[in-house]
Amino acid sequence: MFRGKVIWITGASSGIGEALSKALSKEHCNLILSARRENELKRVKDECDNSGNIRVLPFDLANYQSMDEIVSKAISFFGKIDMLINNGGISQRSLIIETAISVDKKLMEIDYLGTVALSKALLPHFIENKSGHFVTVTSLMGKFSSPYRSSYCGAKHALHGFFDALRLEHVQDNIKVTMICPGFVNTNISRNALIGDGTKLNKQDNATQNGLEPEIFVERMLKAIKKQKFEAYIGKGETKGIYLKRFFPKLLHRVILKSAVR
Ligand SMILES: NC(=O)c1ccc[n+]([C@@H]2O[C@H](COP(=O)([O-])OP(=O)(O)OC[C@H]3O[C@@H](n4cnc5c(N)ncnc54)[C@H](O)[C@@H]3O)[C@@H](O)[C@H]2O)c1
Repeated sequence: MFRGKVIWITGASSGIGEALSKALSKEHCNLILSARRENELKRVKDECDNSGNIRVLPFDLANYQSMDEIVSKAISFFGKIDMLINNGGISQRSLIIETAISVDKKLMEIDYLGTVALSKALLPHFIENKSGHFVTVTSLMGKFSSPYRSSYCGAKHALHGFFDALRLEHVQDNIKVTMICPGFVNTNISRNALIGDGTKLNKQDNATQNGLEPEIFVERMLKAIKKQKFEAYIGKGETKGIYLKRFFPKLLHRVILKSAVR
């Protein structure tokens, strides 16, 4: 499925995006790697197989007003894009009462508006080609919520609203949408998470550290993409929350109250 395709990955400089880049580089496809730090993207590229078929395109998802220019650049590398993997993002760890509204805004700008603006800028290309696949990495926190993550849950839930609509509007254009909802994955996500005053948590939390290794997560993610699943929930026991939310929401509420850690 991936052979010969042009696949654009955001958040490729670390964690899930880095593991994904390395796994896909073995699949004989052409890759475009994006995140903010060019040096880190070049490092990932150099550590990939077939690095001749890889381009780096640094940009900041928070600059969501300038996505047309970024998309034109991306298309110019290989003449087309087949798949955009919207993986870049940040998290948050703080109670609502101690979280500045500027933190909610930042999460919405990076996780929601940046991803939506990039996808909207690429959409005409997919429509013209009568083909394209948007893969968006949200979170189990995009399907149900937990304390200390209100801004993150808001932004990730919103992505489901947007991409479910996109999937419905573009069936006739053969455009696919796959939403990937990770549980805990052992990456830098909690270190980079914002606390209430907008500074970084700078600490690895236990749940994240004990989560799936990015390479294992990515294996499962690629299977879900190949099957063109609408949604995939990938993690350990925490994925049970999806079914509790649907069938026993009050039980889920009690479970999360008991188990939520800061
Ligand atoms: N690790 C987990 O437990 C977990 C759980 C659920 C969802 N996720 C999601 O997985 C995705 C990848 O995160 P990760 O776990 O690999 O974390 P990570 O911090 O290791 O990687 C995040 C990536 O996003 C990029 N990024 C952050 N802000 C950006 C910006 N303003 N502009 C451009 N790029 C930016 C970073 O540079 C990095 O490449 C995120 O969307 C995250 O919300 C992770």
